[in-house]
Amino acid sequence: MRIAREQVRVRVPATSANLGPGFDALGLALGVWDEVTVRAITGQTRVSVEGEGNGDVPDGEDHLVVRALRLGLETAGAPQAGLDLTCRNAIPHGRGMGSSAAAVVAGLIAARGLISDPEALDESVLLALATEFEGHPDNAAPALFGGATVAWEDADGPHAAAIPLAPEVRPSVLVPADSLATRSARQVLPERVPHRDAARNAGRAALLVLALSGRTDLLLAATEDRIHQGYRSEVMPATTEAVRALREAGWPAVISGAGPSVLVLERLDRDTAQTLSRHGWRVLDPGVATQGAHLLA
Ligand SMILES: Nc1ncnc2c1ncn2[C@@H]1O[C@H](COP(=O)(O)OP(=O)(O)O)[C@@H](O)[C@H]1O
Ligand SMILES: N[C@@H](CCOP(=O)(O)O)C(=O)O
Repeated sequence: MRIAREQVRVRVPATSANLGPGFDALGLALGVWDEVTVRAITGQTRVSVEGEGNGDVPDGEDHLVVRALRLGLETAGAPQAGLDLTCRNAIPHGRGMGSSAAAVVAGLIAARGLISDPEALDESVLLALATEFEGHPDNAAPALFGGATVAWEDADGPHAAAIPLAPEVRPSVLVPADSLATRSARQVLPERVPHRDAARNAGRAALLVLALSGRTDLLLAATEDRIHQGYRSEVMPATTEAVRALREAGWPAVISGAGPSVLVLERLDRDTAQTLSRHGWRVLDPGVATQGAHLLA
């Protein structure tokens, strides 16, 4: 295996994971994109960042895109090289919109684009590597494949399948000013949950697949969760209150990923959006990214 191209450009979408009851399984790609240009060079690795993360993320070998890219090259049996990265980031960090999965997937797709035999990093290898980085497959799957996905793991590794998405499913995302690391929002989760809550979630997750693919009248009932959102309320009280108030008003609102953003699986009306903006939320109408991460010409 050799490095066959000197430069590649990658685009990768934001993702919202869980969608309420589908903890670590369901995910949706959103039309907010990071773009990374990678050049293989002879000197030391350097990274420049425009937009989200500028000044906050490492600018050398520790950068997440670089680490993922190196794992991709290593897995493919390709030689390592110095790397010159230019990142144009639109996905907010630490908000539950899958920025870390996007960075990992960007690095892996860049590695695939650079090498002489891209099939060494086929879809299942990419999903396995991205899941290894993230610890769960629910952001990695829609970041790689676009649209809505259900992901699961077995002895062969992670797998993903597309959920056909009804056109009425038009997400709104409320992004708060403050961030919260996914690691912190996972630390508050219990080791065990009551059987009745697990059973209720299983039913709701199954219902949600139906709702997303056409029975949109069921979205509110189908987005109820008992196994992660309640436990997370202590670390994101404003998010919890926004989800509660929106659901009471009939909107299918959930915590986006590990929070603290809120995902609503319907387009908010203008009055509701304006009220939320006045309360400090950045209200996005990103649309669904039907295409996953890809190389640009
Ligand atoms: N584009 C990126 N480039 C480099 N590092 C990134 C990038 N996106 C995310 N990260 C790293 O991942 C962290 C956020 O990941 P995480 O806590 O999982 O939140 P989320 O994925 O929900 O945004 C950032 O603080 C940063 O360290
Ligand atoms: N299933 C994970 C999803 C984390 O998504 P992120 O976008 O917040 O990284 C969880 O709920 O912890």
